[in-house]
Amino acid sequence: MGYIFLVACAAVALWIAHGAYKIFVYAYLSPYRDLPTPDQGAIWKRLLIEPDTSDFLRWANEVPNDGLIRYFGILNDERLHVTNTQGLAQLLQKDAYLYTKPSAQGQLIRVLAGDNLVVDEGENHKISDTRLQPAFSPARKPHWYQLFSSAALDLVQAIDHQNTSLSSPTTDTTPFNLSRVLSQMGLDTIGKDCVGADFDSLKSPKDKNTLGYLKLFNTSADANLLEVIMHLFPFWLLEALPIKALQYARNMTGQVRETVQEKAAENMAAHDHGQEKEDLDDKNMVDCMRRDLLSPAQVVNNALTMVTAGHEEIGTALTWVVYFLIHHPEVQTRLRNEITSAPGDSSDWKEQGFVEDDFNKIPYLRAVINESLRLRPNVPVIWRESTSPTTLLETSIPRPGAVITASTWAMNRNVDEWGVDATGFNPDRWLDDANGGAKSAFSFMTFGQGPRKCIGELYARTQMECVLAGLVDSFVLSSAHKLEDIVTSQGMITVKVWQGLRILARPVERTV
Ligand code: HEM
Repeated sequence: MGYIFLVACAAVALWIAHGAYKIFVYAYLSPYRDLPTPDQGAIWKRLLIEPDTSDFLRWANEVPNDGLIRYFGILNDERLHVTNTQGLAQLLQKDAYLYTKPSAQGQLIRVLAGDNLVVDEGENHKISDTRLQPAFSPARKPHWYQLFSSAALDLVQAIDHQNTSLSSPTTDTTPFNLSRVLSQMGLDTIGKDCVGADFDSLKSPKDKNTLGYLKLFNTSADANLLEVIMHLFPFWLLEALPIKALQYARNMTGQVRETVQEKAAENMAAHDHGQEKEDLDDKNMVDCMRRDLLSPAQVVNNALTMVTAGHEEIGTALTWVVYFLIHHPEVQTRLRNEITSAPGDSSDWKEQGFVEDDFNKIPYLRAVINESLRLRPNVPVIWRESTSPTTLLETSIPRPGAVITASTWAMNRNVDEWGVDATGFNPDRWLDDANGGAKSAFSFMTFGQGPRKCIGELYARTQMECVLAGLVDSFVLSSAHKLEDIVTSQGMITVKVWQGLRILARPVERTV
């Protein structure tokens, strides 16, 4: 007993000594001590608070630097932060495979989807990427326009239904949580496109399986805490502890995983029996993956990853576009006018569906989407960890394990890249210039860059076009909150409207 007590005391003493060294001494001995370092205030702040997007933006503007600064994250963890496009090009493109995603980043993703493209590294990543790319090929666009037009119609009908069933006698609309409805629509759509499964969550929103799954992605204090905990502790320890939120995440994902697994198995069995679908329009993502070169587990894990990203990212990104439209009613009116007066048949979309050419005639729609994606990148920070000694922007990184961050939020608002109105919402900047007037491809960071750039960008943009056109063509959107009460929630992984965006959708009156 006495011996165990002594060992425990020694372990605690060592832990305290290590903590004290890390807090009071290490900063002065670190190989990065000569890099510009922002003033982060009192020591307790560095221990308890993870810097967020507003800190990165302030530092980029206020701390003189040559593209790299050093700062301290929660528990005084030392990090390097890239602030210019040259640094981003080196980190994410030229030397992309010298870095991995920090293991903490991958933990939550593994809980939700197992090993998959997001957490594959090095050669494994290159191989998986090539095998999954066909599922996101531009050749699938005609099929996507059909699928997303019908998603837009389902959404409009769900909102109409909500308005007529819930509205009070004095008003013709009822406030509803748009973020929730958009995630339901996103889940139904990606379910169909990925594995041919209809989750039907828009029409049956009370189904326990999908409801619980969708709730996993809501903003809440618990979810934010879980993100921080997962960042701090090794996964094996978290697995061993009865952490409720983690068990809930695993259970709820398990139910959606079963559907994905079952449908993927049906697809694979049909393929094994020579029933390969001839027509590209009939193929779903799983049919398009190079299944002959992927194990069944890889197919299922990646399909589940696409289902997760496909509903969560799109729901969040579309929520932000509507957020800007309710803050800028003049932009909303102009967008509606441009949609209704566009030459061609886009006004028939409810019968015919949208085709790509409809959107070539509404450049303002793409401009609004781009501007919203610029100012509210879903993923506010990109995280990497060095794997071997290297050099970044002439700074030597002598050891593996250096954590490096890049803020998509700050780069997308960088005055040197975007001009003096960098923080303002100005869709017009995209009308004359496909790059929005920015100087470099690395100025727009919403989908990342380099070989790990978002594989779903085209899918996301195509769906956003159809759904936004359908929504704005059908409803005048306004906020159910006071505008100043809408809160931006910044987790370590995503930026969302806290508790979802509650809006009013008044049907557009048309004079015949
Ligand atoms: C507006 C919507 C979206 C945004 C803003 C977004 C953003 C991002 C970003 C910033 C990354 C790079 C992260 C990094 O470098 O660490 C990424 C990667 C990824 N995204 Fe998206 N995404 C969106 C939609 C989607 C969709 C719809 C899918 C799938 C259906 C998807 C699947 C993925 C996957 C699998 C990766 C990992 C790629 C790799 O590591 O090679 N995303 N996304």
